[in-house]
Amino acid sequence: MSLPKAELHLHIEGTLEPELAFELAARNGVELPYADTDTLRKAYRFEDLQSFLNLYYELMAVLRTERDFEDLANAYLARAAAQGVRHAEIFFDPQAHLARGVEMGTVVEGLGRALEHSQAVHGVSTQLIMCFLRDESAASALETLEAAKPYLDRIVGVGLDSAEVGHPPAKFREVYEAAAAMGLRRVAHAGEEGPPEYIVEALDVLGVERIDHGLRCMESPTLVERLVRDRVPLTLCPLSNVRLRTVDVLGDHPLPAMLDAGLMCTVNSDDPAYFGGYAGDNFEAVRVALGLGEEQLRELARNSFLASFLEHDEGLRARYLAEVDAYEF
Ligand SMILES: Nc1ncnc2[nH]cnc12
Ligand SMILES: [Zn+2]
Repeated sequence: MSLPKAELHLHIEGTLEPELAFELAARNGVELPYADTDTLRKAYRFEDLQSFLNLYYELMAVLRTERDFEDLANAYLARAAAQGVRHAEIFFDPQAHLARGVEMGTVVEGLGRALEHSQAVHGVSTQLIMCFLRDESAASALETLEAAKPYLDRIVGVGLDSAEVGHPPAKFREVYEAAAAMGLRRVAHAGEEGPPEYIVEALDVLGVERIDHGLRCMESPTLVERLVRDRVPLTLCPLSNVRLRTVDVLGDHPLPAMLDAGLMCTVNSDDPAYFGGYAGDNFEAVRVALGLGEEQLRELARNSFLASFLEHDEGLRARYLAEVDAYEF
């Protein structure tokens, strides 16, 4: 669906399509344990978040040079633009690369090469959000923030991702305090597989401005009341939820109930190469499976721009919002 939208929950490493994975593997002399792209695609059947993360981290082995990260980002931006994405706030996972001997500079400079021309080439404005892996230590997150210091002019904020259960947000209090002191915006995955209490902790202890996923807030009426009152944006990823079995089928997704409750929902793709669709595909899927009407879809698109970190260019935000209002379905 080409409705203009901002994508606020997108892991750039999760945009690695099998074809590009094999191309980069050949270019870098990396052996992949899959015969071809069809065999690899067959591995895209997940039991839960962890079973996906295992493949997600394994395939990152093909990303080695600045050019690899540039090609990855350009491929995503072209696909996103074709699906109505006007603005993308892009997550990356530096620890997963540092652990393989790929330096912070390689990742940020490589992504930066694509991002700096994105508005001109793809018509998509962009920001970068650096995520900490919550199943790594708090000390490692602090080291990662330190390693990012030379690149802070390119990074708008920090996030928290990877295996959620057993890794509550409070573990990262110190690094989020340090990030805030550096002027970075704060978001965190919470309530994807983890309980509503993790959402509360992300707000109270980490001071996040948006919750990534946040699906399980629906188990706590008092939390829903708070999120509605404070207009806390939730970056939902419907196709991801089905593939990772957080919801059984898309028709059971709580998005309509969340909108009815007054929650500030947005729709995003998470790891589109793995979950069967980019941002526009997610909009189209919820339209069909959940029967969302034009005004609900427009509300989701408006929310995406209102929740985006576009404070440095309110004119651009206003232009995007006007495009949403003028869109004809
Ligand atoms: N959906 C997700 N949840 C947690 N960590 C992730 N890393 C990439 N995708 C993720
Ligand atoms: Zn995610």
